[in-house]
Amino acid sequence: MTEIIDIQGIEAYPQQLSTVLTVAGSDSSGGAGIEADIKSITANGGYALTTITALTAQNTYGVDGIKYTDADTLKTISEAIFKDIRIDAIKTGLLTPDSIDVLSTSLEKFQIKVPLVIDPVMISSSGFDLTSSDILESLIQKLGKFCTLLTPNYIEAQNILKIYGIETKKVENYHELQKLAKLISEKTKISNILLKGGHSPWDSSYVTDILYLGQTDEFKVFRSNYLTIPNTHGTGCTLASTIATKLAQGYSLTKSVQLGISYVQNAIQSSSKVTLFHDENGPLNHIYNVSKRVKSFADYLITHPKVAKNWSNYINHDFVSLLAHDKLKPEQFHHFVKQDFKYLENYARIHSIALSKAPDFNCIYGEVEILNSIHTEMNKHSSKFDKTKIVELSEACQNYVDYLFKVAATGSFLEIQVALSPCLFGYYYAAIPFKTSKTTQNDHYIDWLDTYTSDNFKRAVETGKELLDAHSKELNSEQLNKLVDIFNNVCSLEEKFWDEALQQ
Ligand SMILES: Nc1ncnc2c1ncn2[C@@H]1O[C@H](COP(=O)(O)OP(=O)(O)OP(=O)(O)O)[C@@H](O)[C@H]1O
Ligand SMILES: Cc1ncc(CO)c(N)n1
Repeated sequence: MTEIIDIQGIEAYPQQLSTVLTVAGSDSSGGAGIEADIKSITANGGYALTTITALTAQNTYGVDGIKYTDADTLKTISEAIFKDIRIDAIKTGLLTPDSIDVLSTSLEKFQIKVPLVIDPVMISSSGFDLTSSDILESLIQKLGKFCTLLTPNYIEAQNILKIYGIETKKVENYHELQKLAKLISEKTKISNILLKGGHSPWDSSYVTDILYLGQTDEFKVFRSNYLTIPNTHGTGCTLASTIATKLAQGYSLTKSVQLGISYVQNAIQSSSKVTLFHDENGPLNHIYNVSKRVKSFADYLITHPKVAKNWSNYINHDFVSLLAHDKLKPEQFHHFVKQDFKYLENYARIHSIALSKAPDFNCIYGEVEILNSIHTEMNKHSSKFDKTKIVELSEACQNYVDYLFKVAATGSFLEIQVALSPCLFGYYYAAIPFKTSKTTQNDHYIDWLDTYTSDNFKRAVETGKELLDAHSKELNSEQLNKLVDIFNNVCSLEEKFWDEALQQ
């Protein structure tokens, strides 16, 4: 028997990929080195190429063995890459004398003038020496002139300065770190230095990363919360690769560093245990942002563990199945429609507040379209009850509207959109199961179901999802949590709105 299976629904569009070459060692445990680099470059939307300088037998306890790639193999790899593939940025990690020679020769020979991020890897997070001071010296000498950014941690910074006969005393605050960063820049002649504070000894609540920009003699101090999660194996590799990817994509150095730090923080925050026996030095979750991209942000919210229960109670509410099967009492529907009419009036007001905070004209125009469709929906409702009688807001309606106004008063454009979205998405999801299975003969009920299962409404839901996607890029975990809470609260208010109708 032969079965032909059609593959349908190609949803991907061609994208411009920026290429990033990583010259680094492999970490068999997948958390650091080449493995971390490929994951970080990929998760940040780049195309990763590799030159593997060494194979390490490594896990979260440490490095058990190491085998270096020989010079001939490195040369062949380098030629194969540079004579064929466009390289937009380069990142280096664990380097050997041979790999330093081959890379510097290739950069000269192929006239490569792209951003180069050098992570001067010396020891792994678990303390194993991966590189000697001699190699560090040769790296600075031979690759320094190509280097866009050098990213030492505090210990590597001390070792770099030792090369120049400078002993550093223990730093007590970030001003002293700034001095160190500038000194490294002066001594190495590498203009830009990112002195990483993952291991800053003086502060347990903050991580301070210092970017020194030699050309303008400027400092950018990035401060983030110190995360007590022990999964930080490979943070340095992850950060340098992400910065290289962002540079390849055309971001400024400062912005690339900011995005890199934010990516590392989120990857730590979203990590989980993969080891068998202990909790220390585990890997990051490099793909936390990949799943977000595949799913829409709306689906992220809907399926979030905090939200799932309220969302399910809302969209599976009895109100809709009773309506679809003609078991909803007229007074229940009547109460609902009157209150929903009042709700929509306020819903329009909240959209107008969103409009006033819209970040660009597209959003302003989008809001105008939404306001128009709310008007159409209100007209439909008004044919179903006597509009001449004054309607007071019921308790459920008032609570819901109060909450929306509260979010709108101080919230960002995105926060307001998130607060407004359960109403849009939920009615579609709630009504769609009854599109074809409804048994009601009641014209009002049929009209109600038709409205929320129509192609028009489906398109509005899709547009709403796209709008959330467009405005939810690069959120930190605090912002994300806030949005999840808002979405969750509104799902619960929606549920109560229908509860109240059924109590009539
Ligand atoms: N516990 C943490 N909390 C918050 N951010 C962290 C933490 N650990 C590391 N980071 C972030 O990761 C970046 C790089 O980490 P770190 O300074 O440890 O680099 P590294 O020592 O080169 O890394 P590696 O552990 O891979 O050798 C830091 O600058 C910081 O932004
Ligand atoms: C292969 C390799 N490169 C870099 C690091 C630094 O974390 C590591 N642990 N392993």
